[in-house]
Amino acid sequence: MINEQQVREILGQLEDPFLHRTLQETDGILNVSIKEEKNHVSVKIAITKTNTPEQMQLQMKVVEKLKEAGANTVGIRFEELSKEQLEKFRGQATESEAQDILSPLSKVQFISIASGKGGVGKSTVSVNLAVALARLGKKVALIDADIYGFSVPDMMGVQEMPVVKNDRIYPVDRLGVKMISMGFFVENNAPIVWRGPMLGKVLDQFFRDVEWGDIDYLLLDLPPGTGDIALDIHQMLPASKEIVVTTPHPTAAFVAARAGAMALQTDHEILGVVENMSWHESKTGEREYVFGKGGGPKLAEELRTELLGQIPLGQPDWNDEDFAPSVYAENHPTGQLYLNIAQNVINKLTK
Ligand SMILES: Nc1ncnc2c1ncn2[C@@H]1O[C@H](COP(=O)(O)OP(=O)(O)OP(=O)(O)O)[C@@H](O)[C@H]1O
Repeated sequence: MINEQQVREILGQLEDPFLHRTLQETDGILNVSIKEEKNHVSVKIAITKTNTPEQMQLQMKVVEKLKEAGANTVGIRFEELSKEQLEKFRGQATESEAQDILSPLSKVQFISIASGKGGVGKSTVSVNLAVALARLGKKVALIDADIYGFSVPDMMGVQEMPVVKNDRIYPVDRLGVKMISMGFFVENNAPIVWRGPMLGKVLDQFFRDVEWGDIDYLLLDLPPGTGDIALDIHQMLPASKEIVVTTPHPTAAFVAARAGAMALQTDHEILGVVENMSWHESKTGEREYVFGKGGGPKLAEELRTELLGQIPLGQPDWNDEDFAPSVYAENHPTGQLYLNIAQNVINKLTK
């Protein structure tokens, strides 16, 4: 007959698969109860991330170890470690853990930018939000993961390729943003690998091989839509906050709601909605609602989140040599709107 003390000792030696610290160190054994007449042990365990393959592996190990020690049957419930507990370990992270942006101990905040369909301005919003966050003094990186069409380098006016040295990829620094496009590393758009487990490996490797340095925010321009590839990418991202971009037409917002639903389904918290192409301002200052009206607020309501901002139609008017075709200058009215959105995002993330 196994007793509670023995169960705690056995489980205490197993590791949280994400933190690589023992369950004893993480205080991850929340509850142990034993039904003596049936020799049944039930335990409640906290780990960094539930509903994952890693949880399954740990589950099998727990059952194996407890049965070896004499339990007849084992019941396990998992829950996630609290934010406070994670924060505590973040303070104790080793240098290599803190630099591994995929480690739960990394301080890097992932922000994914998604849309229900193509052409609504997701990449434009990603680029301008990244630049605005940098203008507000944040250390920002941007990954162009829109594998249907890599547009970020052109939008930012990037001419050069990233440097690869000693198997490390050094991002291009542009307008204060460290930028990498997956398109830099793809020949003929090779779409085959962009599926399922292969995609997971590519993304994982990609995240680890880039020399990010010290960053606060990592923005990801996701593929548009709610198809298989978008879903695959969602599932492979580490804990990420998500911004959904829509145009103001109610039908567009309806399609964007599906992207929001996918974010929630993959456990990504929605940070808010950006409505793009909201209106066209005439020379006399009147607003024309060329693409309809109301989509952004409606979507925000539906996703129970906030409308982070509305961006009107209009081109950035860069005319100097340092040309970034899709980036609004800081003193452009739309540049100011992006600063507001960026401030809004910072406030929400530091709450
Ligand atoms: N507010 C705006 N005013 C005028 N043009 C805009 C605005 N936002 C985006 N555009 C233009 O609309 C086109 C589509 O934008 P963008 O590439 O950002 O969309 P997307 O949603 O990322 O599309 P995809 O995912 O298909 O690449 C681009 O030519 C872009 O310059």
